[in-house]
Amino acid sequence: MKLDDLTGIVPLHEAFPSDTEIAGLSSDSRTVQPGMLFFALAGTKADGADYVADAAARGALAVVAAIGRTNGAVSVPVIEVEDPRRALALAAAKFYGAQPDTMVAVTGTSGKTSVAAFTRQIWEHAGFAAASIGTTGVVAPGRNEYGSLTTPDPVALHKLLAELAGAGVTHASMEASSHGLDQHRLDGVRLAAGAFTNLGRDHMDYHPTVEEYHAAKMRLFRDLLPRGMPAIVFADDPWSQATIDAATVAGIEVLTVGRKGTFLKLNRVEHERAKQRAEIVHDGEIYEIDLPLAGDFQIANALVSAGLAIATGTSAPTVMAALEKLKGAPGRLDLVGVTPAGAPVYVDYAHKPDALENVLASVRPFTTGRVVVVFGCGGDRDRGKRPIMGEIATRLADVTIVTDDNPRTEVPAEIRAAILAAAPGAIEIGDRRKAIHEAVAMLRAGDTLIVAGKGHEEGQTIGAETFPFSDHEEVRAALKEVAG
Ligand SMILES: CC(=O)N[C@H]1[C@@H](OP(=O)(O)OP(=O)(O)OC[C@H]2O[C@@H](n3ccc(=O)[nH]c3=O)[C@H](O)[C@@H]2O)O[C@H](CO)[C@@H](O)[C@@H]1O[C@H](C)C(=O)N[C@@H](C)C(=O)N[C@H](CCC(=O)O)C(=O)O
Ligand SMILES: Nc1ncnc2c1ncn2[C@@H]1O[C@H](COP(=O)(O)OP(=O)(O)OP(=O)(O)O)[C@@H](O)[C@H]1O
Ligand SMILES: N[C@H](CCC[C@H](N)C(=O)O)C(=O)O
Ligand SMILES: [Mg+2]
Repeated sequence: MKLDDLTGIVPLHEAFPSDTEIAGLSSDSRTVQPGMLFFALAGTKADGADYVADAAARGALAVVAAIGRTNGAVSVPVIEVEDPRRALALAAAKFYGAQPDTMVAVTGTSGKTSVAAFTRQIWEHAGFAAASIGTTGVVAPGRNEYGSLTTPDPVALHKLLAELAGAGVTHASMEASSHGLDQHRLDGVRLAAGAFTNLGRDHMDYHPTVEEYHAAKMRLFRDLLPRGMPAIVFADDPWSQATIDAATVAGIEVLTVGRKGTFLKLNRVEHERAKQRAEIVHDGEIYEIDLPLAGDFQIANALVSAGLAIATGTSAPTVMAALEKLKGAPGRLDLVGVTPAGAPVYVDYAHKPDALENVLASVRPFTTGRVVVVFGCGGDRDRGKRPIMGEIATRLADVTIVTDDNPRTEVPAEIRAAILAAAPGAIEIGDRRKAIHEAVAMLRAGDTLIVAGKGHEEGQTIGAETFPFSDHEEVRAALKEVAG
């Protein structure tokens, strides 16, 4: 790509002719190669401006930085822009070029991974080559890769989108995390629709207030989705109205789904253990759907996904038929097995208050005995949620076992103590393996066990090290033990 292909994003600099070739883009000096543009970004831990010399030493062509940021003394030309993060995202979109034709993004505190996965499955059912991108990685025809960030950084994201488009993928759904939105990671994505699931307490270590957290999510409608495009909004959340208002002000076409929804109206739900029957009205037609998933919240996720698919052109009858075939995203109320007495054991990714509340409430209707929960809270993350989750667990479960979940650099016992302070009667078993084994061993007929917090994760991070660990594997091993 030539420098003048970035007109309007990165201004031309007198040091360069407009046909100067750019070898690539990077915001991490450690990955700079000769001829690349280095974007100096101010971050939470470091400031890219401090790594300009490193980038220059590795052959950076020029540095793109915020106005006045680099303070001279730089051996390569500095191109100043208002907002380097946004410039990086738009430049990455230009540099890599192709994107799947129909792209949608979903935001919300909970349900993003599930909605991204369901939307992909609906499109697959309709016969499209479809992909999903998010917390559990990238899934596309012939491709299933574990990911690290929910919303990848712009360079990785646009490289991926170009690869997907090149491989013939026409439809892609992605998660828009609040970090991703706040850091302009998706600013260059050409979106055909957006969606909102719900808002609860999350990432309070990053966003100063819940209003600012909501505002970060609203960037999806305010700044990213072109005017007049559709936003699917789950209508039954306390933050639904504020979301509808924000999207309406931004000139977005708001389509609501849920009991209070008008685009897809949920009339009635009947629960069974592993499935639920829903009556949904769309455009005057009534559809009776057997959703093969447990949990009230999965109805919400299915409706949001169905809304996205219909709003981007898939016919309603095709979408409704696809709902009957949905598979849960890995580690989302995932039934791993049952004990010899018939007690089911689920692995679930609930690691925030609302998610824990939802998952515990949703197994209660089919639990005739006790609801048992094993969970912990991550270290180096929002400390405020610990007692809140302790309270929720002891209120909604009959047996609460507090254990470790990625203590990272914190003292694990202190994290557990913060949960236990609001969890009278809870049992403390720090070692997660032991906690899972003891929980499975105590199950009787009619009980349900939820192992919450890690879902699809495959490691336990203690200090700076991540040890292989899988809730699925531990549950399977424990079930084998009791089967004996
Ligand atoms: C807090 C946060 O979101 N951090 C993300 C952010 O980093 P940052 O900009 O704050 O980076 P920084 O470490 O302060 O460094 C500043 C700049 O100096 C550069 N640098 C640094 C060192 C060096 O030697 N040379 C150099 O150039 C860095 O590359 C960076 O550009 O931008 C980076 C590139 O996009 C991300 O990798 C990084 O994610 C970290 C690893 C992270 O843990 N993020 C989590 C919290 C996150 O984003 N989570 C969300 C939501 C999860 C969910 O709820 O689903 C997600 O989307 O995954
Ligand atoms: N619509 C929903 N409402 C409330 N809770 C939900 C909903 N969907 C999922 N959950 C709960 O949240 C957990 C995470 O779900 P999912 O991975 O789909 O959400 P997410 O928004 O991608 O979360 P994260 O930001 O952690 O990646 C699930 O395991 C379940 O406990
Ligand atoms: N994307 C989230 C995942 C948290 C999962 C939980 N297992 C934990 O470690 O707190 C984060 O990194 O904050
Ligand atoms: Mg996710």
